[in-house]
Amino acid sequence: MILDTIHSPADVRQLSLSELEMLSGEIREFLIQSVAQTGGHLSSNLGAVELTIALHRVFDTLQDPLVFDVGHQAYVHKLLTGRKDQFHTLRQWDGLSGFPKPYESPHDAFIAGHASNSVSVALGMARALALQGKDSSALALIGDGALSGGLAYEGLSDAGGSKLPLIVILNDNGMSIQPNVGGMHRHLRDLRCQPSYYHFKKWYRSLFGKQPQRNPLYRQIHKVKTSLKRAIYPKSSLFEDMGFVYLGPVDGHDIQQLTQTFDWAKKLQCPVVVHVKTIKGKGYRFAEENPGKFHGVSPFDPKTGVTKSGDSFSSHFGAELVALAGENPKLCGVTAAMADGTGLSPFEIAYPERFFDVAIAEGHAVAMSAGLCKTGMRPVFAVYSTFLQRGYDMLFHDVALQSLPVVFGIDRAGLVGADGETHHGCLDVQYLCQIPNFTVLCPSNYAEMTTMLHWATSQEEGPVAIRYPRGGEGEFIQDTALKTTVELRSGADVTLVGYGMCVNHLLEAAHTLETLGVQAKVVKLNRIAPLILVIYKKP
Ligand SMILES: Cc1ncc(C[n+]2csc(CCOP(=O)(O)OP(=O)(O)O)c2C)c(N)n1
Ligand SMILES: CC(=O)[C@@H](O)[C@H](O)COP(=O)(O)O
Ligand SMILES: [Mg+2]
Repeated sequence: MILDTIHSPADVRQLSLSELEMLSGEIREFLIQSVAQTGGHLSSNLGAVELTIALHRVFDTLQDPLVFDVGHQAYVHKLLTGRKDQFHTLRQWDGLSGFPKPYESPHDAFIAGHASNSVSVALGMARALALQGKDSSALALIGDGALSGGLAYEGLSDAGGSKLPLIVILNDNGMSIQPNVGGMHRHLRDLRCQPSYYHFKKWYRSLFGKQPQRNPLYRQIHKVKTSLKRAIYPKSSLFEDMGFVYLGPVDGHDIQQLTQTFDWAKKLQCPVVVHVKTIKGKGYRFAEENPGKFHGVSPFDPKTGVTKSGDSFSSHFGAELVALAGENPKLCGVTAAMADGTGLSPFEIAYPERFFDVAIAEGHAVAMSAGLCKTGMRPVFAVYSTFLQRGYDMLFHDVALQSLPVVFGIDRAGLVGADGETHHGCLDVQYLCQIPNFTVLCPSNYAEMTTMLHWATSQEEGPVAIRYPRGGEGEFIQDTALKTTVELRSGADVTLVGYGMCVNHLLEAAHTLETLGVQAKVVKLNRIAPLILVIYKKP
């Protein structure tokens, strides 16, 4: 196998085009078999095989920092940078991370996990490299989904005027986790339709040798061509308007074309956007047919594509929201590109006119929900705890200061497991409980979550967040939700206090303590903000 001979990108650069095409096939087969065992982000990586190979042919990622956006598509990069033998440990404790980690390899320029920051980070790197007198390029690899986040536009706007050798590689597969949405998505679709212009541009540049921009005649003709283009075809790409040279669309599964375009982008020594078209899930039938299912997939049977799936807090939340929306015509469901993960997909089917997928734009989702609420609707924004961090100021400014009764389903609260530290929902307790007027509820099981959701969507007092973890409920399934705090067990020696799924551990601990002769009281908090609780009374 060629893949077995690849220990670093230098090995990739030794291969002929036909060998690289064979390598692409081997990488795909390896990823399918390996992710089938461990679970992981399959579709995006299958789509980025040729793209990653071509990047490593043209750039040296030890000198030219490659910043991944989200980073879920870095598996091929990991394979080409000497980490193949660790793939069986993917996403496990002490194993290979599912995201770029500089501690794993000097080829991983930066951490990633949350979307839309790559252009900003790469621009910072380009500025640092320029200040240090280095002539490397900084690279940002961003998907069309991640491009929907507002932070990406702040980065592009700053970078477009920088004149620095910053290359934004836009991996456009038309998909976020589900099909991409929004105005930028439509703009990209229009750009996608004009490959003939790209081919003309490539041809006419080739007439002036390897570095056409150094040729005064080329520069003169280029000015005339640009004015003509503007006159005949006034619609330019947003990227050109922002100050980038736009190259594309390029076939993202054609190594030769990708290599030539990256070479060209490198020589330009200015801000460039390379627009690459790829197919999410490419080369694995089940993933091409259902890229969303194989976006972040649990272990599966590679022959049939069948995964195991159980019920979860998310699926119960979604089902309950559908039921509530049947009774309450004001209720709206809001997601930031996570309809499947948060269990809101059935809501989209049942009430499409009251369902809003705003793309990867959590801050916008919070402010937009505030607008919905102020104007008489009852929005429920279901969002992963870690991603709501992006909307912190809007929680305070747009929702809490006016005590708007927006409801937040805080999914993936607590540790999430395989995705690791970028995705743990460890901060929402701190950041929600300090916002004035916020009520924060912590169900320990599905029944409590249902009761809390009913209450939250029917009250008018202010914002309510209901936080629940990834996965399903534990042994404690009693519904105590209507009380603020509940004594689950009495005991005079020690008091154990907790909330959410943690009460299962507290009850277990109390039981163990009893066998040691210690009587433990267990107090469960259903509401952690505002917190009015008397645990200790003076005799
Ligand atoms: C701030 C933030 N919100 C949501 C997510 C969840 N998420 C991870 S990947 C993804 C879709 C990204 O789409 P795209 O960038 O086009 O990459 P593709 O998967 O299509 O390769 C989403 C919504 C995230 N990582 N970060
Ligand atoms: C890369 C990313 O941010 C998402 O794909 C995330 O990994 C989904 O997590 P769940 O598997 O918990 O839905
Ligand atoms: Mg995409």
